[in-house]
This record gives sequence, C-alpha cells and structure tokens, in this order.
Amino acid sequence: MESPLLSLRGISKSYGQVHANQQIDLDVAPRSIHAILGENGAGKSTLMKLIYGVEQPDSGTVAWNGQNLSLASPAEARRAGIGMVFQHFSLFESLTVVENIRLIVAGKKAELAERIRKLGHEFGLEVDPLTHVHSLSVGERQRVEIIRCLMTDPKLLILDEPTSVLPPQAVEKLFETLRRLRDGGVSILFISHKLEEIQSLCDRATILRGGRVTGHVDPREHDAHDLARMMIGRDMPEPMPALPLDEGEKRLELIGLDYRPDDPFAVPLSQVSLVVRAGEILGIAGISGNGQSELAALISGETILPRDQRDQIFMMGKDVGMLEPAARRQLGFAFVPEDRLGRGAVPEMSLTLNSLLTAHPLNLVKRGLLDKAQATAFTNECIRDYDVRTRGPEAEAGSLSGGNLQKFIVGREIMLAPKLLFLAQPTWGVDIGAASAIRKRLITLRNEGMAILVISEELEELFELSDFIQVLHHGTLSPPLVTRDTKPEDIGRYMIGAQSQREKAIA
Ligand SMILES: Nc1ncnc2c1ncn2[C@@H]1O[C@H](COP(=O)(O)OP(=O)(O)OP(=O)(O)O)[C@@H](O)[C@H]1O
Repeated sequence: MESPLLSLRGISKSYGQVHANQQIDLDVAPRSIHAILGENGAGKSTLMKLIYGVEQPDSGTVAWNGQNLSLASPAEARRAGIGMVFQHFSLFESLTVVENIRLIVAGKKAELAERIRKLGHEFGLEVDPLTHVHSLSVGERQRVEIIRCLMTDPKLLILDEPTSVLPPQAVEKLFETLRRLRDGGVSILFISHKLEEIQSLCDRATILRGGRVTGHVDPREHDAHDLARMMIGRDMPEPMPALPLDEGEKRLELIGLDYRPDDPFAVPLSQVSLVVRAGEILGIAGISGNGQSELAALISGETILPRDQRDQIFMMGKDVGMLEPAARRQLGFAFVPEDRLGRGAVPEMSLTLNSLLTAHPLNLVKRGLLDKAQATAFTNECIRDYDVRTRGPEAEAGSLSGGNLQKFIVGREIMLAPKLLFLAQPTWGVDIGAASAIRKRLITLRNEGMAILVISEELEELFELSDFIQVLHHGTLSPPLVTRDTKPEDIGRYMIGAQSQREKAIA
C-alpha cells in the first residue's frame, strides 16, 4: 500500500469508567473513502473527535503524512488539512448561512456568498447563503455544514453520518461529490449505519465493537448481512409483520389546515389534510425543508393556531389547534422531535431529569417534589428495554452517543403509553440493529391499537412501517397512498412535485 495519509497506532481514550476507544490501529490511504462501522456507542464519534483535535487520546500515536501529529484543537486540525462535519450541528441559529461560514472561513461576505452558491450548485448542496439558520431544516443545516467544511479545502474530510437526513436523490449527489473529491486527492472518513451506502461508496472499512477494532475489510467484498454480523456480532432480526386490523377511531385529524408563518423563511402549509386512526401507522415522506418542521410544530403544539382558525386539528376527537403542548399530552399524545438535543432532551441534565420532562405525570413527582426512586426506576426501565448504552440513569444526556440518546427519547415517549404517538425521524443515527428493534416495537404498538404518525426522510423505513404514506411537497400533502400498492418511484414523483394530485390516490 502507498504510505498512508493518516496512521493511528494504539490509540485509547476513556471517559471515567467508559473505555470509548481501546488500542485502535487505523491507516487511511491517500485518495480513499474509508468507512467506520459499528453499533451505537462502539466508539466511532470518539475516534473521529480524536483525529479532529476535539479530544486528545490518553495514549497512542498519530502520524500525518509520515510525521508525528498531536492536535490541541480543531483549529489546528483544520490548519493541517483535516475537516469534519459533525452528527450534531454546530451552527448558530440566529446567524445567516454566510455569517456562520465566516466564523471559520476568512473573506468578504459577498465573496463568500458567491462561493457558497457556486459550491452548492457544483455539488448539489444548494442553500441560500442569506437565510437565517434557525429557519433551515435539519437536512439544509447539514448542507451548510458540508459546504463550510469544503471551503477550508481539506486533505482529509471526516463525515459523521452525513446521509442520515438526506433524501435519496441528494445522497446520490453527495456520493458523486465525495467521489469527485477523492479523485481530486482528498481522503474521506465516512461514518454511516447504512451498509448499502458503504458498499456503493467506500473502498475500505474498519469495524469497531465495544471500543476495539474488530476488522479491516474491503466492503465491496462482503454483503450487507456479512457486515451487519461483524458489527453487531449476530444476524439481523427479521421485520415484524403488520396484522390487518378493523378501521379504528380517529386519533388525529387535520382538516384543510392552512398556516402562514410569520417567519419569511418558513414554509407555509396549505390545505393539509390527514387522518391517523387507532391501529394504524401513517408515514409522511418528503425532502426536508418542504414544511416538515412547520407541520410537526403545529401537531405538537409548539406552534398554536390563531383564534380564528378553528376545527383544523383534532386529537382524540377534540379541537386542539389552540392548546398548549402539555394540554395535548394530557389527551394521550406523545412526541419524539427530530432535533434530539434541542427539543427532545436537555444535554446538561441527567437521564433521570430528562425522563421527568415528559413522564412526570406517571407519578414521578409527588406534591411538587421529585420522587427520586420512581424517577430512577422509570429511567432504568427505559435504559433496559430500549438497550440504551450508558453508565446509568445519572449520566448526563449529552454524554450519550447520538444513537443511544435517540433510543432513550423514543423509549421515554413510548413508555407514556400514548393513544397517539408522533415521531419525527425516529431512527436517525440509530444503528441497524437498534433501528430494526424500534421499528418492530412501533409495529407491535400499532398491532395493539396505538395510532402512530411518522415523519421520515427514509423511504425504506416508511415502507417497512406505514399502512399509508402521504408526501409533503412545498407545504402541500399528497392524498394517502396505500403502502402495499405503492412503489418507491411513485413516492419519489410526489417528492419532487411531478405527480398529479389525483393519480394513485385512494378514494
Ligand atoms: N463526553 C463523554 N462523556 C462520557 N462518556 C462519553 C462521552 N462521549 C462518549 N462517551 C461514551 O463513549 C462510548 C462511545 O461513544 P461514541 O459517541 O464514540 O459512539 P458511536 O460509535 O459514535 O455511537 P453512535 O453511532 O450512537 O453515534 C459510549 O459509551 C458513550 O456513552
């Protein structure tokens, strides 16, 4: 092999009792796309943080182009030619795209805006440089992160689950971008839970389990089942069959919902109608930025309808358009937001306190005081049942790996035994074994009569879960399509607005 661009030997890193990385050896060749594979909590993000100078190893050596390298900060890593796009975004919401980029890349605003447009166009990462970040969807924020990284002209680009929120078309475009970058001499470290992606994109893969390297392979020589087995140490579980059920009562109904946001960058919704019945899963497909966050806020109660808009949102038969989130939850509604660190959990608080955020009605508070024993028992149950890998209920939410925090939030909301459960991107960042366990659980709950609404950008996920799929495009919702009679291409046409509203619809 050509001498490696980056070479790690015996790298270890612990957080207290947790050995996040142990004796890691890794060589990244020049001009290669190298996958890092592993379950939630296997140590992938930690390893990337060590390479990017966010954290320093306890022991071991790093060589960069054959020279010893020790990085005290990400700024030093960037100067050396290492760039990273994080799983959790690091953009300032109150600044515009170009202002955010200017914090890292030198240049005049107008010039930078022009470069952002050009790069966006060239690599299929279109985003308006003058938009405020708070009005961007998760997918759009990720585009900004990737562009910002490309603007520092890295020799090694680290991408932590870059495709998890991108629609299929954008994934292919991103892959073209990455291949072009590789051909131009950039090496890429690519973390993903999607084995098919790794096989189509990567020429090498390193597999981690429990903080240790369990193998270096060429992913093109192994099928997805093989890779999954190496990663999780057993075969993938089979999907759960959905049982046919009689038509249940309506638990959520939107009738001709119109919404004009004050924010000029937000997407207005027009004539959105949907029904979710007991014993049914409705999936909402669509490319992010088409009104998903606006719709989610209206359903959760984060956005409240003005007084004159009556009879547009019903939960359990009650007009809830003007009710606060807590009042909706009292009716039997639970919600897993897409933004797990901003809205789903408070990173600085322990898991037990995070349980209280939504589960306090389950006798976790007595006479205004925290019932510590009950709250800890609830949290322990959630950790055990949802396979949340953490040191315990007192761990800060922010110390969990991304996928494990997501499992915790999904578990907490399901444990409320709601009548209506709404999940936005339920398995974002969750490894394949755990994602399949969450989907199985959702189908079991559906079979037991829960009404479930899922917003997801992952079509495969919606096909596995949903009885019906509706597609959100430019703030309007397609009619419901019966999943078993629908092909992904049909959904794809709605996603880009190419399908006439009447075709393929059920009456
Ligand atoms: N700052 C921290 N404090 C304490 N423990 C931590 C910290 N960061 C990571 N850990 C622990 O180290 C282990 C490895 O976490 P890491 O985030 O590297 O996993 P990962 O493979 O990237 O997982 P995921 O796929 O869920 O993102 C986990 O057990 C995690 O809880």
